[in-house]
Amino acid sequence: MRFLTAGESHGPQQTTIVEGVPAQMELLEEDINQELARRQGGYGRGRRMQIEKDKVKFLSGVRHGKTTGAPITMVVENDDFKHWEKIMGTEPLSEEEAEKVKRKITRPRPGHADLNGAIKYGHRDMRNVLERSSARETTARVMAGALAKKILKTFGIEVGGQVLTIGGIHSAQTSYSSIQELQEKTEASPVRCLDPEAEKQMMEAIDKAKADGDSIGGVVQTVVEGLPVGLGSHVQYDHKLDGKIVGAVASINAFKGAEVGIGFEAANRPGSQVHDEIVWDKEHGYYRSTNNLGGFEGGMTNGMPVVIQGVMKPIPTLYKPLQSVDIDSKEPFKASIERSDSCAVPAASVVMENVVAFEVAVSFLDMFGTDNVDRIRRNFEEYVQEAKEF
Ligand SMILES: Cc1cc2nc3c(=O)[nH]c(=O)nc-3n(C[C@H](O)[C@H](O)[C@H](O)COP(=O)(O)O)c2cc1C
Ligand SMILES: C=C(O[C@@H]1CC(C(=O)O)=C[C@@H](OP(=O)(O)O)[C@H]1O)C(=O)O
Repeated sequence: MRFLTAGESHGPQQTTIVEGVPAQMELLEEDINQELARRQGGYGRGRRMQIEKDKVKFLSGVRHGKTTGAPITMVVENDDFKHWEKIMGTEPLSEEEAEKVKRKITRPRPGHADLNGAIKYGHRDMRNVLERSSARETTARVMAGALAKKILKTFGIEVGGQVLTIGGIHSAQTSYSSIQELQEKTEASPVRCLDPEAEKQMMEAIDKAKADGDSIGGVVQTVVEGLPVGLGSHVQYDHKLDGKIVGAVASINAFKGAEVGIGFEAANRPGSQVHDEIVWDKEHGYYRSTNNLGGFEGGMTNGMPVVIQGVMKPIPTLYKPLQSVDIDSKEPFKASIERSDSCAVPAASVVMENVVAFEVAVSFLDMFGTDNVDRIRRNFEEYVQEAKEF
């Protein structure tokens, strides 16, 4: 299974094409819309989210509520496009018209893609970079992820997530009794955090950052439960699922890294306090008494929950201006600002769940087949039994 996204932030729509989705799977637009709505929420977002009401439209690959096996095309309209039709037009403009409508950008924001993209592609108007580097694209990635979540759910695999820190404030309550509890409690929290005291402080920190014209980042966690042993493979570097997940997470806008299980903390402990001991019983088969390694050994799942943390830097567009250089005049200036989010960590935690879900679903289908849901189920169930008795 693979996907491509296309679309500009203020263009007409976001488009995602996913190829390799098994046939005969029940799929409704509502399955995708639920994830899109989750991504739009979260405390700290700017005015753009009041304009957009992200709803998917299926354009191919789904018929009467079921997948056909053909590529699935999904689109979400950008409601903001109506304010940008001229600026984002595709027809050529005279120089005079261009001056009037283009809202040319010549002042790069430190921390955004503006300057690097402009130099690389030769754009004197950095809007040509901004439009595609914008995290509006995460709408398209969430469409693919929501489809992946649906595939995983069909086989009893659940994905959840929580915010661990925002602006240096740590959640002191990160454990939960079931993934359903994690899903329900984080859904009820404006910052997707399990700790009510930390939630309050995080919201205050977001308010303060906004009042100061600043922005803040944080750390988010994604968990996947119900996985079989052996997704991914040790036999080739690019089959290692933990590596693919870390790469995918680091590709989310503003994400600067990802860790698996206890991650960087493993450097501080002796091996005896890192590696998860192996046990077996008739009911569960093989499992581990701890899960420090976050469900991975040798690039393969070991049957324990997959646990990944991702770190998001503070948002680059600041109302408190940072020093930069105008690419036309070469004069220094202090950036003047358009609207922006002051913290998108809660929204980004939803994006990360979906990005992880996609990588896991690809490995799942690689292992059990991609054509037909019922055949995949037979392969999966037979293998789960085999692994238990192994
Ligand atoms: C959900 C989400 C919302 C974001 N909102 C903004 C925003 O409003 N303003 C901004 O400058 N950056 C925002 N970003 C971050 C930028 O898109 C990102 O920093 C930029 O594309 C440069 O890429 P890099 O930070 O990965 O190097 C957001 C990121 C995410 C995941
Ligand atoms: C549109 C979304 O996020 C956007 C991501 C973003 C950026 O620079 O990454 C900048 C802002 O866009 P605008 O300049 O239109 O206000 C955010 O609103 C979205 O998440 O759907």
